This record gives sequence, structure tokens and C-alpha cells, in this order.
Amino acid sequence: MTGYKNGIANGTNGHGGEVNGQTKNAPAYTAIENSLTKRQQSLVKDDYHVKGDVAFDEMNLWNGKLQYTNGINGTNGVNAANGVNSIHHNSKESPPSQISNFNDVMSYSYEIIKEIADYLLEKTSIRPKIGVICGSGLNSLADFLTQTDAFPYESIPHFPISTVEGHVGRMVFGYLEGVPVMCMQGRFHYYEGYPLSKCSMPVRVMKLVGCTHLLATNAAGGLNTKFKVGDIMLVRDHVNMMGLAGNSPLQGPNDPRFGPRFPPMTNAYDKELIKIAKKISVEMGIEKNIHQGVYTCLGGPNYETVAELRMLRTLGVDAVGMSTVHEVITARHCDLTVFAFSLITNKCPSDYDSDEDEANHEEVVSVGKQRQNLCAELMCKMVRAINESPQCK
Ligand SMILES: O=P(O)(O)O[C@H]1O[C@H](CO)[C@@H](O)[C@H]1O
Ligand code: HPA
Repeated sequence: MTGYKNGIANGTNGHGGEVNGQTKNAPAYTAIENSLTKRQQSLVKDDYHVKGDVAFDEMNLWNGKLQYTNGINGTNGVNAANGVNSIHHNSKESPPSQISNFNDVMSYSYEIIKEIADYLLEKTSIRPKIGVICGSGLNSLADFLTQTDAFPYESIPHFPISTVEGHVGRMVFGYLEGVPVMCMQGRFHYYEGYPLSKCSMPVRVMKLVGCTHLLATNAAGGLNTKFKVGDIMLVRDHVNMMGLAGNSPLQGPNDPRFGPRFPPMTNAYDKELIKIAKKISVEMGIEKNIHQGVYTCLGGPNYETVAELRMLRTLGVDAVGMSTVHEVITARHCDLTVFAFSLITNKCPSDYDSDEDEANHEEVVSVGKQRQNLCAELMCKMVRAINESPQCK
């Protein structure tokens, strides 16, 4: 409670503050609210409503909003950033003196991520090797786990909540093919209002829990004309459109306990695991439905225009979605080995007279459900293969 109060109040008032924010507590919101001018309050309330335990996220948005809208920058801006950081960021590294956007001030500290990891490890005896992320319509992949311990996101300290249909919102620990895994039954997207660092924060939890691998799945629109609805694309590479535009989950102070300031991305997706997946697809008799390709993530939530789809195709993109890229960047930063696949849930039109239906989320989720058994089989076989790989020994 004092954390919030001191953090935000110091920020708002322009005094440097002790880093002491740990707890999330909605009542503190009122104290903060009272410390704002009437104009600040109305600006904030226009955009962000107050709702019990989600005040945590909304207060973060608040401060970003205030910095932008009210021009609380320079000295006050820095202190405002300290206010936010007093909630999330206990690292010794100071935030930059000019905060350029929300992500700078909203990354979770190592200590907070450790607290989340320790909380989970205390509540379960399962020690996962592989972190799995279930895409839209693919949440039932988690149902294939055995001997599970499941944690709704709202029960995990400092966790955001999942707001998208087709994303259940639980972290499930259990066994797949006898291999201990932890599985995100629902992920976080940028369009839900979370900064990229928060969307991919659970990947760092996976790392601190002891995982060596990330297995990410997603639903995506097929740009490559060879892809059919229901096919699977093994992700060979990505084009980080949001990164090219200056938005990254790694933005802000770097904590070397996670990884280096400038991580390479030339081998983001493990080559050996892609080879293994191809072999598995032959064993499964689905080699004609399996492709390799380049994925891109856009901010969403709207689907793309024809002109945007044409541009992406020209750039060499085979499938488009609104997730995964920032999770993979975060995973590679902390040296997790990555394997990812996209279920092609819809075909992206290339001209205005196309017969294809317009993309819609009902179709995305429905194709996910139709192909869940196939995706689950591939996932189970990959988990077994990863477990037998040298890195897992
Ligand atoms: O990437 P996942 O979470 O699978 O979901 C995809 O499906 C949704 C759009 O239908 C978007 O969230 C897009 O990213
Ligand atoms: N575009 C973006 N994201 C998506 C799509 C799409 O066509 N399909 C599923 N997720």
C-alpha cells in the first residue's frame, strides 16, 4: 500500500522516492487520485476506469498517460517514472532521464519475476523443463497435461489477466508424455492494453522456474498462397514489425541476470527442432499440411487491410498474427531454446475482389478447435523430442 502511495505520489509531486513498492492494493488508488489535479483526474478517467484489483495495471497506464498528456516530463517525469518503478522495478539501475514511452517504466524487475516464480514453485512440486503457450482456439492443448496443478492468472501475484475469448487465463503445471511442463492457457496481447514487456513477462517466469525451452503456438492468417486453412506453419523466422517501429519487450533498463543488452536474433528458432518437427510430420502422415515460414506480429486488434497484406507478402512474411514475436525475443534474451508453430486459421486476401470471407475471431477459434487434436499430437511428440535433446539432459 505504501509502495503505491509513495511511488505514484512521489512521481506526481516531483520528489525522488525510495524504491519500496511491492504490493498491489486498490484503495491506494484513491490516495493517488486525490494527489492529482482535477484536470489530470478527468483525463485519466476518460480513458481508464477503476476496477478493484486491476488498479495495478491501470495505475501504470495512468502515469504514462500523465507524462504524455500533461507534459510532466524532465525532472518531474523522471520522478514519475520512479513512482512506477517503485512498484515493479527494484533493480539498482536508474530509469533513463527522459522516458520515451510506457514500456520504459513498466518492465517487471528481476525480483518481482522471482517472487512470481517462487510463489508457483512453492505451490506445486512439478519442476517444468518446457514452457508452452497456447494460441487462440488452442487452449485445450493444456487439457492434454496429466497430474496438473492449475493457477488462474488472477491468483498469481503480479500477473495480468487474460481478456481475449479463446484464452482461458490459467497457468497449468503438469506432464506431457511424462515430461514436466508449464502451460499458459491464454496469453497476453499488446492490443489488450499491456505493454510488450508485460505480454511476455511470463516467459521470464518460465525461465526462473527452471525451463530450458519455450514451445509457443498461435493462430495466424496465411499469406503464403500455398497454405490452406488448417495447415501448420513451423516458424522458421519472424519479422518484428513492432520492433522495426521502435517497440520492444526489452526496451528500458537491461537486467543482465536475464540476458545481454543486445541479444542476437539470427537463430531465434532452433534449427534442429524444426528438422525434428518435419520428421514427426512425416511419421504422422501430415507432411503435406506442414510448412516452414516467416511469421509477423502486428499490434492489432483489427485485422489487416489488403494493402497491408500485400506489403507483408512483399516483405517475405508467410503468416500474420498479433503475438509470439515478443515472447520469442524475451525467451532468446534469457537463453531459452525456442520452437513455435502457427495454425493457419484463415487465408489472407491479396485483392479487393477476393472470395475469401473477411477475417473474424469466431472462425479463428473454431478452426483452432477443429485442429486441436492434430496440434496436440504434434506438441506432445515435440515435447518428447525436446526432452530427449542434449540441451534437456
Ligand atoms: O496469436 P494468438 O494468441 O494465437 O491469437 C491470434 O488470434 C487473434 C485474432 O483472431 C489474435 O489474438 C491473434 O494473435
Ligand atoms: N491476422 C492477424 N492475426 C490473426 C489472423 C489474421 O489474419 N488470423 C489469426 N490471427
